[in-house]
Amino acid sequence: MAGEIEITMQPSPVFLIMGVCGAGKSAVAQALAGALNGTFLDGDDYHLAEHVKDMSAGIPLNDLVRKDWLRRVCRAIVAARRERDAPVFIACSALKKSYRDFIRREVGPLCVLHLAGDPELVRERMTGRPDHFMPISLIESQFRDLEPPRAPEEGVHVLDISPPLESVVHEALAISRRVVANAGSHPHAEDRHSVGNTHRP
Ligand SMILES: Nc1ncnc2c1ncn2[C@@H]1O[C@H](COP(=O)(O)OP(=O)(O)OP(=O)(O)O)[C@@H](O)[C@H]1O
Ligand SMILES: O=C(O)[C@H](O)[C@@H](O)[C@H](O)[C@H](O)CO
Repeated sequence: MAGEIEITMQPSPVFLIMGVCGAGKSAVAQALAGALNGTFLDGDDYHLAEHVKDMSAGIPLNDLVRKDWLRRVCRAIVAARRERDAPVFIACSALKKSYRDFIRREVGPLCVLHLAGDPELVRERMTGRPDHFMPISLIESQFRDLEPPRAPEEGVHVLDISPPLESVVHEALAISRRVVANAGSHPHAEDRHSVGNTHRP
């Protein structure tokens, strides 16, 4: 019936914690999800075994492989939001702008937290976690591929990773809390033929 209003709540926000290997994406995303009762997803869980094998052998992923991987990552984000109405924190390198735009097309707007540091620091951090599949030899190609997000790209925040993890998380938390509060306070009212709350990815 014309004139009825459907209140469509904003879907819960998606935080893309991005950056090169060893920048601290998993550690930060996990801490944020824990503090904000969100869902933590690790992009590394969606690589095919053969590509993990390639990376372990020092072979960087190409655009085609990454596109396929990002498709799986996006499916996981959509599924997580369906399962639980809570912010999603995805740790995912998303090095190029086209990769981030692909994710936006699939899941909607993102709050991007770029964990930024220099290759020397990243090397140091990676040396401190020897059991990970990603070899130090791939740092160079990660920086080569990195297109740091900057205006006019939307929803971008850059965090310096040189302070201790607690400080980086503290700063990321302040940003995330604002985004979560903002998302919760802006329901859309749309002209629809039914009344109800819809939570849609
Ligand atoms: N700010 C920090 N200060 C000190 N150590 C940190 C900091 N951030 C992360 N680390 C440590 O650095 C290492 C790399 O972090 P983490 O595995 O979270 O990075 P990542 O970006 O998820 O890496 P990858 O994408 O390669 O899986 C870990 O041992 C982590 O505990
Ligand atoms: O985009 C890429 O090149 C890869 O996905 C890597 O960045 C890994 O996922 C990861 O960061 C492992 O260290």
